[in-house]
Amino acid sequence: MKELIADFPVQLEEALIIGQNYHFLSARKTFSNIVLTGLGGSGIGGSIIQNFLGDKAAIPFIVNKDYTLPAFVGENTLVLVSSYSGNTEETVACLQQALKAKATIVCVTSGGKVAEVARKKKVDCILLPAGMPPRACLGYSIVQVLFALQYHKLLKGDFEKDILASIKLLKNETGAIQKSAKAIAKKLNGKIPVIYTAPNFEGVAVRFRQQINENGKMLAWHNVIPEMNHNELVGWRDKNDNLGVVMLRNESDYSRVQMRMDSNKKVIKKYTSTIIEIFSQGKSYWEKIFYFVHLTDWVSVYLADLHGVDATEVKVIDSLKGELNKA
Ligand SMILES: O=P(O)(O)OC[C@H]1O[C@](O)(CO)[C@@H](O)[C@@H]1O
Repeated sequence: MKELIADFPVQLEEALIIGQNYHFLSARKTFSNIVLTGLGGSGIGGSIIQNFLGDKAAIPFIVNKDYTLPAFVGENTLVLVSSYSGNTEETVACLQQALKAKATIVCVTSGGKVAEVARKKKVDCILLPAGMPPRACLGYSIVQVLFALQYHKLLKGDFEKDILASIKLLKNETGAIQKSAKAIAKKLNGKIPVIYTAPNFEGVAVRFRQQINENGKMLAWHNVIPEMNHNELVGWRDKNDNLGVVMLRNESDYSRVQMRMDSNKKVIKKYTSTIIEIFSQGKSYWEKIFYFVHLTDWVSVYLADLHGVDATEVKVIDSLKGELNKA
């Protein structure tokens, strides 16, 4: 897993080449809505893109992590099917429903049933290099979805320029990122991480939580500010040093969100000795996102080391899939 994380900037470079060389089959049209369907490491890119579009979205962008698509999916929907293996049953079921609904479909996968169905039905399918754990391929999947949105004229601005700047940032900061990830992992070792961030960075907080789960084999939770100021904050009432708070912050966060984070810190400090603030680097949204993703991915594998576990294996998920296959 460490090699794959170390190669993340190279993955982003390769992802740009894959997208630039892909020739879309689907006709451009005016869509009423967009649905990205995908689970875990293949769904989280959708959540991050949903955050990115945020208040700029001209039409609804929905992220679906289930066996069924929303009832509104139809001929005027763009359905983005994201499954690295191409065999995740929930995602395959949604691909079938999208076909039935006559939606425009773009698949992003390395093969499996998704690629097979896409080939048969002659729908767009951007193929990724195979043989890696899906969660290690977030760079590939995010970039291909951005290319699909750009092709269908659903994206403003030059995202490729921002991805190139992100690659440069990650390459320049590699040493510093690993050093600070090690220090953060040491502080979180033996604790339950609690991740807080602003709403437009929730995807990256979820990604961090999922990486702590799958790589570190640990539980963690996340919430966003301001929402958690209306409920969860009240739960900070008893001293609990088993909790380690990580705040993912940006100098560009909305000013009142920044004020809330500073005030929240004062409250939480009374109940746990571990509060870690991480400020993003870079100018564009994508630089900030990829900085956080890369840094927190490193934290998750260092946590695995400290926890004495193999970051790559997910035997419990494999055995669950085995059980479901028998049924
Ligand atoms: O990208 P895929 O192959 O659809 O997998 C989605 C998710 O399912 C898992 O393989 C576990 O079932 C995760 O590791 C992964 O993030």
